[in-house]
Amino acid sequence: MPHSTPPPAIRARGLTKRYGPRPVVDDVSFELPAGETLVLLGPSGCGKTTLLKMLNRLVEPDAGTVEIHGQDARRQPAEELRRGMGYVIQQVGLLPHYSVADNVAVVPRLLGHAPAAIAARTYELLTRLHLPPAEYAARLPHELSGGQQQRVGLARALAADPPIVLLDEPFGALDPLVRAGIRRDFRELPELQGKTVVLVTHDVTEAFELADRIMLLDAGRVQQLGTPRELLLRPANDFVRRFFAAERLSLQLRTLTLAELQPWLRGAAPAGLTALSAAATVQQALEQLAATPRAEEAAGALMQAFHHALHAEAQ
Ligand SMILES: Nc1ncnc2c1ncn2[C@@H]1O[C@H](COP(=O)(O)OP(=O)(O)OP(=O)(O)O)[C@@H](O)[C@H]1O
Repeated sequence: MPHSTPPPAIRARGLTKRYGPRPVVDDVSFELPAGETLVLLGPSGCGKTTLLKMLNRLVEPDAGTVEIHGQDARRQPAEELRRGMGYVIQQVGLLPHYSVADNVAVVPRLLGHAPAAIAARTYELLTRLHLPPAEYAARLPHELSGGQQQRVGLARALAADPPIVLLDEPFGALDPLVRAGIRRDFRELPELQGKTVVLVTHDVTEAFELADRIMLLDAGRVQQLGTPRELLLRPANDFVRRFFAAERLSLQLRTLTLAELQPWLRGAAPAGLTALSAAATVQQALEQLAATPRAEEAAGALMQAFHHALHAEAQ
């Protein structure tokens, strides 16, 4: 039986916004299938936040359209549209006189969810985000650290189980260690599985860890839209190449998998490598190899295969 493919979760066409003579977002189009994570990446002031806010109509475009699950975003009242999209703003934006639990419950209450269901969901989310409710539910935002406030912001965005989640620098203003920890929790959060996510960051490592696809912007224009691997291995222009130059090797190590090195590892499989999962990245393999006997020899063979793979990819 023929059946039509569902529309993408988000479709943006020709989005443009001006605050002065020059557009800060300039003719941006993309389609994001349901369940994918798109990261908006680029230098400060390149228009990431403005683009994100046009998706939930916190900013109205000067030109272009947004469709959410096939529906023109302008046809719905903005408030209604926003309730269907979780949103974490850059400055967290918790209500200062509401407890942690009440902050998390804001949207489900607006939507008229049953109090018992709201309480259960709040409890579950806080627990998962390492904020044990017995200790944290009754606290006020100023009684939390910056990282804890960001976790509450994330719980609030997910509380009503929206199919789309928009996140603006959700791990910003944290030191790198805390940031990496929150990011790990975030990636593994069951509440996020299957959701369509648009995330703004200027952190290249973060983008590579979280994105299915990355949109790299400069001065409001899309420089390249593709998988992390495409941006890294097939940069569309000099801007893209330069943007990743400083971190190229570490990004390549994180991006290539052992499975992809197989043609070059054959016949010379270093000791210990066979025990590693084929899905592991070269970076993960190197970390695990460090603890094995003959680690140096194994790492050498692995790096050789890695360079061959990169060379072949670039051909
Ligand atoms: N309401 C506004 N009025 C005037 N100019 C604005 C407004 N909002 C944003 N801009 C300007 O538009 C440009 C893009 O801003 P935007 O916040 O979208 O960039 P960004 O890439 O998210 O930056 P950052 O990474 O620093 O948060 C900047 O030059 C900014 O100064």
